[in-house]
Amino acid sequence: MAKHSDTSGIWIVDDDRGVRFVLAEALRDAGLAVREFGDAQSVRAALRDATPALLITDVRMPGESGLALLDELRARQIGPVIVMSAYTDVATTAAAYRAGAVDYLAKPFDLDQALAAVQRALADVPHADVVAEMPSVPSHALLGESAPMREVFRLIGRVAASDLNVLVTGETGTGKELVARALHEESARRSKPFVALNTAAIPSELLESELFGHEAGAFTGATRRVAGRFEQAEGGTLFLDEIGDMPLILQTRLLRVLAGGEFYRVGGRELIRCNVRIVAATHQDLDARVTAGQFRADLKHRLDVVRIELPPLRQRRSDIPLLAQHFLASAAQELKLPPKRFSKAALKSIAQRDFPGNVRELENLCRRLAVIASGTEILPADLGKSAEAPRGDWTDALRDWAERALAHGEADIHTRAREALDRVLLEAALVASDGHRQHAATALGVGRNTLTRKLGASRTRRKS
Ligand SMILES: Nc1ncnc2c1ncn2[C@@H]1O[C@H](COP(=O)(O)OP(=O)(O)OP(=O)(O)O)[C@@H](O)[C@H]1O
Repeated sequence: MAKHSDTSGIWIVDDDRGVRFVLAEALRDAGLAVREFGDAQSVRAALRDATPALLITDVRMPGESGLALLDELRARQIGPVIVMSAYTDVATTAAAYRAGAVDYLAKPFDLDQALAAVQRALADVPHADVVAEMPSVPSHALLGESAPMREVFRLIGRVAASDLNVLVTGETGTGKELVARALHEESARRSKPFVALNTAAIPSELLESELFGHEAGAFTGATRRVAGRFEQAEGGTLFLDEIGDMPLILQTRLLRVLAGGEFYRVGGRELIRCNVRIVAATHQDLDARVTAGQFRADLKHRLDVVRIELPPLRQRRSDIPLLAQHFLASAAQELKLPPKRFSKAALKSIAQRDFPGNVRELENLCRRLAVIASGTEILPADLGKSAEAPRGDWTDALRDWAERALAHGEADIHTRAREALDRVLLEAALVASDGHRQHAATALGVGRNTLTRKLGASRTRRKS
């Protein structure tokens, strides 16, 4: 993004440091790149090797006036320019417009008014010329300042360099995958691949080949040799998400591979040695699953060498403003939308909210706000529109599920949701009518044939 040094953001010129500071902060909060100048001379000096995408200048300053600067910019076809001044007389205003200003802000102005003027002026300016680069926040950065997150950072720092397997636990959407990536990035394996696999999203009959690959002809449809995730991650890190959902038979296979450090592809005879660090994650209580006989204790011991527990967002509310501002700015950048910022009241209200879907839910809320909130400043009323739909009904759970499945790039989301809907309704109706199909069908408002068909379909799929 070096080209930004040529056309470099928004320049603010004012001899009043206070005005400069407040305006610059507001624009930076909105994700814009800003440079500040105390007089026209220093702008002239800067113009030697850069030009502003937008200039906002005061009129009366010690030395040269803002209007003289405006003349120069117009001569060089640099613009647009917004003029601001405490002098609102017709002569000054008219002179500014005559000199080519696109807007005039009478001081004192409120920040929303200034931001709206900036947005208007930027309508034709390429987005990339004004958006602040965010080098300090790579897309996978794990953000947080709260005490629990600092503890997580400390643990990551301590164990990243070792080759120990790590188990990351925490509710859905708390950032388990980001922790896995951070462990990889901070380790000597960072130049090798980081490969993620969501065990719960892959049908159990395909999971083995997904993990270990297969040879041509290993099963119907296997037309060529395919490398599994273990091979893809060679030398690097393999992130196994939702490990608690792994079928027992595959747990046994995985355990053998972890113990021996080698495996066969499905249908293969060649023994393949592997050097992969495993980071596993689960939102379930793995110990409880071991007690219930659903998870192998010996596999748990292998994976759970170091445990990193991610606290839910409600236990680190002080991170919410930071995260929300980050998500709002990156959504605007990614979706090529005009930058927005939160009002203080809106941020406060967000920080008090419960997010059952944790950071992912907060992120989705911010993305929705970036798209649907109408002004440049997000107010508490905007939150109501997009987020305060009464919680606790089943569509919330469905939305959480869909957002999660979409985030993981899962397949056949609609079909799976419909199947789940049918199954739940059918089971509930059959239970309510003591297994009487006709009564269940009537209660659901469907025909008996439909019920029988759906029942059949749901049974067949569950068997597979
Ligand atoms: N501390 C954080 N800083 C920045 N972004 C975060 C943070 N925690 C989570 N996120 C973002 O929230 C979303 C969910 O995070 P992630 O996928 O890592 O959660 P998870 O715990 O693995 O969820 P699941 O259990 O559903 O797989 C991602 O888009 C991620 O980038």
